Amino acid sequence: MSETVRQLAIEQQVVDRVYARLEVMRTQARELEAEGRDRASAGPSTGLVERDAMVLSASARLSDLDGQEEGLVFGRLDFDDGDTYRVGRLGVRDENREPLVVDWRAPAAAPFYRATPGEPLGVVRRRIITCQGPTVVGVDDEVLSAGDVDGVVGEGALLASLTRARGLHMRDIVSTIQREQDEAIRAPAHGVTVITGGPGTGKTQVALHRAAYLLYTDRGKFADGRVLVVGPSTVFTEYIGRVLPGLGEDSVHLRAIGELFDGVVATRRDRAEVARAKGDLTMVRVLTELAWDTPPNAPGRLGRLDADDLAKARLDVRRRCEARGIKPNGARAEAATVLSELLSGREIPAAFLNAWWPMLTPQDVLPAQDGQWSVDDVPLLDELAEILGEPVASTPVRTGWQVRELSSGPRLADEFVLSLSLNDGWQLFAPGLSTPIALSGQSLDSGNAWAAQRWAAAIILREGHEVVGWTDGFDPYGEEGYLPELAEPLPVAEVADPVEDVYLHVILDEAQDLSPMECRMIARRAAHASMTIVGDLGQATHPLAAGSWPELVKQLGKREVRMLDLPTGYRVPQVIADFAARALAPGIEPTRSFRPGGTLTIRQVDDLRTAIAEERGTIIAPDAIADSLDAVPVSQVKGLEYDRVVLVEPADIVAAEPRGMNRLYVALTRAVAELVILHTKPLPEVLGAER
Ligand SMILES: Nc1ncnc2c1ncn2[C@@H]1O[C@H](COP(=O)(O)OP(=O)(O)OP(=O)(O)O)[C@@H](O)[C@H]1O
Repeated sequence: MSETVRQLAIEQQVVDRVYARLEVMRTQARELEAEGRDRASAGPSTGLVERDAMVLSASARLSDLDGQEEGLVFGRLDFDDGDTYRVGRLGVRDENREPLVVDWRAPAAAPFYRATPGEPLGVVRRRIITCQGPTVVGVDDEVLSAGDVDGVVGEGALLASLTRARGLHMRDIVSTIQREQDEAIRAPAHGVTVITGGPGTGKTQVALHRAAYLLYTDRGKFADGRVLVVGPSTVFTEYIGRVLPGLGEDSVHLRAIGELFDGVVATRRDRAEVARAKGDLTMVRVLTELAWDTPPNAPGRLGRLDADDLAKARLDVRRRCEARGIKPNGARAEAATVLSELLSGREIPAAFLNAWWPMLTPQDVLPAQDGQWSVDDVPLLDELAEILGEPVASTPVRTGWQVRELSSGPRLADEFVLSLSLNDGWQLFAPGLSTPIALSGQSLDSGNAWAAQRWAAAIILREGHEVVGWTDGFDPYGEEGYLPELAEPLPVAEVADPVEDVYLHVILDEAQDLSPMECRMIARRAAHASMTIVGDLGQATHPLAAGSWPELVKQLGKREVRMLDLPTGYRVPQVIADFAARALAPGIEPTRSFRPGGTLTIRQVDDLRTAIAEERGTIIAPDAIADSLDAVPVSQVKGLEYDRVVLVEPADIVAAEPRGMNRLYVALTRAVAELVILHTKPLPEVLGAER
């Protein structure tokens, strides 16, 4: 038996034990679930004890991971003191609570990523175990000490991982995380961590693994969607979306920037000059004006007040409200007061107020153009929500007599009360309402209280309460009435928790591209959050992108920063990276590439369409011609990668926007193996220049 086969068999034994243990945990979880249900139906729930809950959730996650072809166990560490343990996607213990597998996020697993021959941290051998489902298919060892270790096999696991076939989605790198990546993943949660690095240095991978790590280290704090990951586009979030479930994490919110405002999903970007205008902070002022402006279709006359008078009145309402911090959607009462003052105390009809001072949504103020909001509109909608304030429930339209009766303020019933009105017969009030929920009219004899109580009890029963007796009391207007005694006390109305987008950690990918308005939108969601900011200034394409990290961090409303840099590229082969670096903005260090091989071909052609027809791979073209060439628009490829890239007409990419050169740099750094450049026009000068 060869050494490799022997070692594979040893690891297979361990993996088999892990899967067997998993089955036991799953059975336990099913039993616990059933027990939990029994307890709940037997009476007041005592809740599951913490251990039970843990088994349940671990089992649920294990079921998720079952489908993972990469396997649960991927590493092994042998220490100089003879200790050995396995590292995996989740921690699993045997029946005696001894660890079978250590969770990759646990402190004990850190040496798996940190140990080097120079600083072995007590590790004599690191082994990477490759599984397909429950089957071990490969082992790969690295010896970290001078001492003799038995059974060393295999080649560089990182290289193997980099050259493995890729699908449409990003795959996690949990078994081959590199030391500096690990340091970024495990950086403390508090404060702001900025992780920089050139294209393909693993920034996105680090961001996603960091989300999983934070949840592991402080699930109590971050669980239930308290971690938000923001990516540049829906294409991108779809591309990376599978990594987190693969790591056992599903409670992280993953959103494209165009999806941050509830109810709108925007994918289209505006042209650079429009994006520049919409991304600028002066928009706050513009939107404030719009929010207070006369709404379209507002009536132009009220009694003797004409359009001019109404416009002045509107300004007056705004002035008074702004002085007291009242937002437009909370200003209707003030509007009624101002108009009433102008009309010598006259009551302002609700119908007029509804039309003249309607409750506005951001979408009312900023309607979609051509039926579609752009990504650049989203921060504006979000800003408008802030400016307009929550809509205040509009007062229902009341009849004349009710308005008179309520002019000293609506009187609300505290509880159910049955009273007699000369006009309406018996009337039944309900808690919290100013008008009766039922009127008997002449159907009940006004002198027959007993019949009235039976009538009222039937209605109250429909409302979900049983009447067991009646006592004397008063209705909301101080008239004498009868109060029902209910079988159980009335439930206290629960104030619904406002669902707020408040996060405790926000991770921003491709953060170099955020405009000041986008920063404000994120800052609102991150007011109480620590942050991880990930990006590369060399790939900044937004016309208003910040020029430095401290500047961006300031725009996000934060100050202290922990800076970490990832120096090594794992995507782009050196030959392509060197060529791409010609388009790199001055002052930014090119990335050193770890990936071997790669080819670069540049071809001047007569006709793009014919040339493309002869190519295979992913065609990336300037936005203006992408559709006609059936190509991916260059504005959509940020963060993505493809094996073979055919890049079309670089000169047009550069010319299309103010930061066209950065856009070109992004496009040049997408290829994992081959880059072909096709052009009919002369190449941009920097690309042609020999260096
Ligand atoms: N430690 C690693 N082991 C294996 N593969 C890795 C490792 N680090 C990065 N990679 C691979 O390198 C590629 C680039 O990673 P990623 O997309 O995270 O880089 P990035 O810095 O976000 O790039 P960009 O700036 O272009 O968005 C991916 O295919 C990723 O899986």
